Amino acid sequence: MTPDALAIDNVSHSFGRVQALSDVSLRVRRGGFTALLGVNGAGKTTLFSLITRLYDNRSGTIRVAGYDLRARPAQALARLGVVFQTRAMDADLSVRQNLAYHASLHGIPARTARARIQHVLDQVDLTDKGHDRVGALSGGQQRRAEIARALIHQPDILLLDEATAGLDVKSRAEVLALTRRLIAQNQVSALWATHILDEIQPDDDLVILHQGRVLRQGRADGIAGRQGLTQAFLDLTGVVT
Ligand SMILES: Nc1ncnc2c1ncn2[C@@H]1O[C@H](COP(=O)(O)OP(=O)(O)OP(=O)(O)O)[C@@H](O)[C@H]1O
Repeated sequence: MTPDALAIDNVSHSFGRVQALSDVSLRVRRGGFTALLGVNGAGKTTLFSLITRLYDNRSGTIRVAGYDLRARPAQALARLGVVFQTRAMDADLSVRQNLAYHASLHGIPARTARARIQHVLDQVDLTDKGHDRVGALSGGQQRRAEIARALIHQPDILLLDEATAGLDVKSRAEVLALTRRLIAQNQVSALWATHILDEIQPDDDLVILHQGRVLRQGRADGIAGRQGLTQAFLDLTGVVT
């Protein structure tokens, strides 16, 4: 059986006395789009920091494409592409220079890298922007360049932490549509962390995280029921985004 793109079981994490995550378990199907919905402080960034090994995971298990993050960190991290909330590209360099740098970090030979760079630029609709300075791109184009960077080593799963933060409505829609298109084309799977209910579609897999706990997990329309997602979210958490 093909392993899930991401399988998290019974993961907890605390910062001193602050319990940021409590016994979190979730799945991202291979080729699936999973929305991780939670208000500020729900624990999304902490979870991403554990998956990317910025923080050491001391309880439970995290598997990326079947590789246990603790037992086989190099293999697990090689299957992971990450789009952080903060910018990961050098604004003074061109998009291509940034991508070449990240390709070399992943040990991709220069010749292979050149073909890959063209491919990922095409994937994110930045075919003609490769020689532009990152700092000269619009906010939405910069986000798409970040996605290209995350795709350069051909990961199984993308983690996107509030990837539309700070973008205008049009750019937000473009970044989300691009991510969904990559999934539809079977290029990758995605865990999409957000606090924006409008970004979730009825047939998405949805995980509702609140105060460090998974409150619900399943298809969004199943969780929404007849009352709709906003009301369901309010009933579950006691807050509205
Ligand atoms: N480095 C830290 N030290 C202490 N507490 C922290 C630290 N990082 C996060 N926390 C706390 O852990 C909890 C989860 O925070 P986290 O940043 O993971 O939530 P989030 O859902 O990503 O929110 P946001 O969208 O604001 O980033 C919060 O109570 C937060 O205050």
